[in-house]
Amino acid sequence: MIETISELAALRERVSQWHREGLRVGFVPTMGNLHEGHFSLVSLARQHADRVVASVFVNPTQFGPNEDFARYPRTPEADAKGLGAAGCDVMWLPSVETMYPYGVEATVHVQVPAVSETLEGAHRPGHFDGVATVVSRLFNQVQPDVAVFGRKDYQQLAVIRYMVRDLAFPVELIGADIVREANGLAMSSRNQYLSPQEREQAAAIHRCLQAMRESVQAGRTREAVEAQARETLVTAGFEPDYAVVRRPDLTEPGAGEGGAQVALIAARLGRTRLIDNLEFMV
Ligand SMILES: Nc1ncnc2c1ncn2[C@@H]1O[C@H](COP(=O)(O)OP(=O)(O)OP(=O)(O)O)[C@@H](O)[C@H]1O
Ligand SMILES: CC(C)(CO)[C@@H](O)C(=O)[O-]
Ligand code: BAL
Repeated sequence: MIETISELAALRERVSQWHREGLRVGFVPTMGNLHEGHFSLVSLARQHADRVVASVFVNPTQFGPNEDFARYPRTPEADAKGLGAAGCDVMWLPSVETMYPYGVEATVHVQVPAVSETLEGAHRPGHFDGVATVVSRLFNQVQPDVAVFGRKDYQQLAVIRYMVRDLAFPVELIGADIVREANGLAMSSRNQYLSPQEREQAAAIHRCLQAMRESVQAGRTREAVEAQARETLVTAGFEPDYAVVRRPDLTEPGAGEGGAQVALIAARLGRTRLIDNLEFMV
């Protein structure tokens, strides 16, 4: 039976009891409106821990003023059911006041400038400050031994890795594979904003990532691959924010460089902004 906890004292009591019993605690942070992608994170956490906590918190500090904070889907009852079925022990459901006791404006910020300013950070100014700020306090609240993040949010995982190392959080990080719909579309809460026709159209992002991988592996220059990808996306009805090839640390690979690389896309389809990526070897 999953337990929903909204008071910090009760969460602390539950987790410290587990730690006293010598149990390893896994943690999956989310913004709720959960789908199979999130549940795969819970399953992975279960493989690495004896007990699993998942948080559901739509974090105001990571949304820009013109973004979808107000309309972001909030479905806590369905989330609790799904988490319970996936093997989660506690759903941590804090209020904004619990998360930000001095208020959102007056909060202590955690910033990770080294990884935050490019790509998503360039298009969503302040986004990763909000993510690092909330994840640092979630780690302090939950005190997990291991935390699982999806590789769909590739740059987010890089930001969290940097923060964990730099601030010496005693948390092991695990990146989970991207879970996709049958047509290749990466699962995402924001897919709910898409019409049935747009859902089909949105699968073009994954096909475009695959084409980018093949072109890089065939020896085309990064610049040519990126230009072609933008053109493909525009032709398919998207407004791309970026379509790029990067090293795993998100720096630009040199001409003809081999090794591990990642193609990343962020693009708007109507009012919906989607991100996806594909890791590959050259
Ligand atoms: N399709 C997926 N496969 C693997 N992990 C995922 C997937 N979708 C989300 N996640 C991971 O779940 C965690 C919580 O993400 P979040 O609640 O923002 O879900 P989301 O579906 O990505 O929502 P959004 O539409 O806001 O991007 C993150 O670590 C994210 O990378
Ligand atoms: C990690 C996270 C839960 C922080 O709000 C969020 O950015 C997300 O859902 O990926
Ligand atoms: N999945 C990352 C959360 C966000 O887009 O704000």
